[in-house]
Amino acid sequence: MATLLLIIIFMITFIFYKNFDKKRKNNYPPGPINLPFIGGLYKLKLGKQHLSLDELYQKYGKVFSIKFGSYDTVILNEPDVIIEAFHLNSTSFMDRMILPSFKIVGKNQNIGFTQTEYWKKIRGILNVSLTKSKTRLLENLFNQEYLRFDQFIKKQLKSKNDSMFIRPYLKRLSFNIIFSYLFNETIPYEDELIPKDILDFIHASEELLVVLSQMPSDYIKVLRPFESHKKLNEICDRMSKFIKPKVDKRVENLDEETPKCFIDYLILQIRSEPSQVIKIEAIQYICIDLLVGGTDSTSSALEWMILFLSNHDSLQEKLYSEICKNTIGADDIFPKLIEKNNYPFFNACVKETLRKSPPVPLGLPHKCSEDAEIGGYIIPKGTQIISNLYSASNCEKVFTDPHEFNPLRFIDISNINNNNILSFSIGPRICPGKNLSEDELFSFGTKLFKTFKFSRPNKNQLYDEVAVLGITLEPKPFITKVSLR
Ligand code: HEM
Repeated sequence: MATLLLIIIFMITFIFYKNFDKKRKNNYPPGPINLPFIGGLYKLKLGKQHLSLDELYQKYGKVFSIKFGSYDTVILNEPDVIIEAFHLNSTSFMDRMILPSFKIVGKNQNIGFTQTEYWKKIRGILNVSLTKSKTRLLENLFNQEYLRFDQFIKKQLKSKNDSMFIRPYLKRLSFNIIFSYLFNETIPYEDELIPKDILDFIHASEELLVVLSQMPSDYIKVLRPFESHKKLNEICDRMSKFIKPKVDKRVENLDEETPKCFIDYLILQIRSEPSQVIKIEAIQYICIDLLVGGTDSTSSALEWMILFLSNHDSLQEKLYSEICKNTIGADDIFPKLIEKNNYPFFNACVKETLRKSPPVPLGLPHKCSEDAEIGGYIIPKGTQIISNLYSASNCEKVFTDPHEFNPLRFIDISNINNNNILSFSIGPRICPGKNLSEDELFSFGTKLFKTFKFSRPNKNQLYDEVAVLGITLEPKPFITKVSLR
């Protein structure tokens, strides 16, 4: 028995090194030793995967390889190689790596977890619907939602509750934008007033991201026979139970002449699509894409901005002066989206926040659809590609003192690397919510910092700026002291 075991171990090791050597000779990118079954996953620390990959980047360079379980994976770590792959060679790199759990979530019908012709069609429909609905709805929607948020925070301040964990309220603000954008509905800020079915949907969407990020059988194929996906299926059912009736209602009551929300535009766009490849049924999966993709990412950026500007009080004052200078008059005059260019310092703060703490630090996995060459290395067809946006935007070759929060780096026009911010990725697969999210950050950020001052309860202690990878790249939970300007 022991001999048999030894022979098996020897054979596995032999096959593994044979493959390893063959690839190296073919100019495959370098990387750490991969073990049988788990590959190089032992190198990634849970909750700190971005930091583990950053360490490997420092050791192996801007293009390195590692196996995620059975999947050959290449990690791109600097802006130039990400641009080279996703933008300059986009036809070879636009496909998504579809893992087993992605199929359960997207049912081969959503945006994030589909590819080739279906994805091109659905992404086209999404882009048109976003543009058509956006111009009519956005600014009003932001103003109304901010007002509700503002009233809630002021109520907290009146009840002498000026030190708060602001994350849940920022999440609700961001959720409400997508929710009303999709369905013309919003939820209250008070926990006890939120209807149970919506609360359950929110919890399910948070659980979804956690479960997806911790699904070993996605990569380790030998575990698949033992994986029932019970939890994932249950989460998807809970989400669908909430979304589907809402979509059905909009389909039934649609007034084609006066579409009222994004879903109405989406229905019209799908109906007008001559090939009829996309079915109305796909709308519920698109909604889940947008609600899940659009809530925590944007709220995490706002939360980071509050944290950084509380650690850098003088920058917060500079920001406040810029907003006041541009909105002289009444207290309740707020910047409009078309005036964005009048706020160079504010825009620089947003860019710097997204640079230093990209909310989706490792993007979503792509797949190389044909043999290609990136950064001088050969990447074989079928390889999984991860864009390490965290390392790319904290890269010393591109940004001086990258770990310092310094918005001024984006004001200095002599800095030729100003545009290398890839937090939303790049190429055809670029985040479709980029414009919406940037508008949201401008609209809410300027209003928030005009109305409130954020500070640290303990003046002698700075907030920890090291990020943890939870649902998004989040700060460690912190209490902020809020006062009225
Ligand atoms: C600060 C906010 C946000 C950041 C940093 C962010 C970042 C990203 C990144 C890095 C990707 C992966 C792109 C790739 O595969 O190369 C992505 C994809 C995606 N994002 Fe966002 N996102 C944000 C907000 C939003 C919003 C507001 C929405 C919805 C309205 C959204 C919906 C999506 C969807 C549906 C995808 C999948 C796209 C596809 O596969 O074609 N995101 N996002």
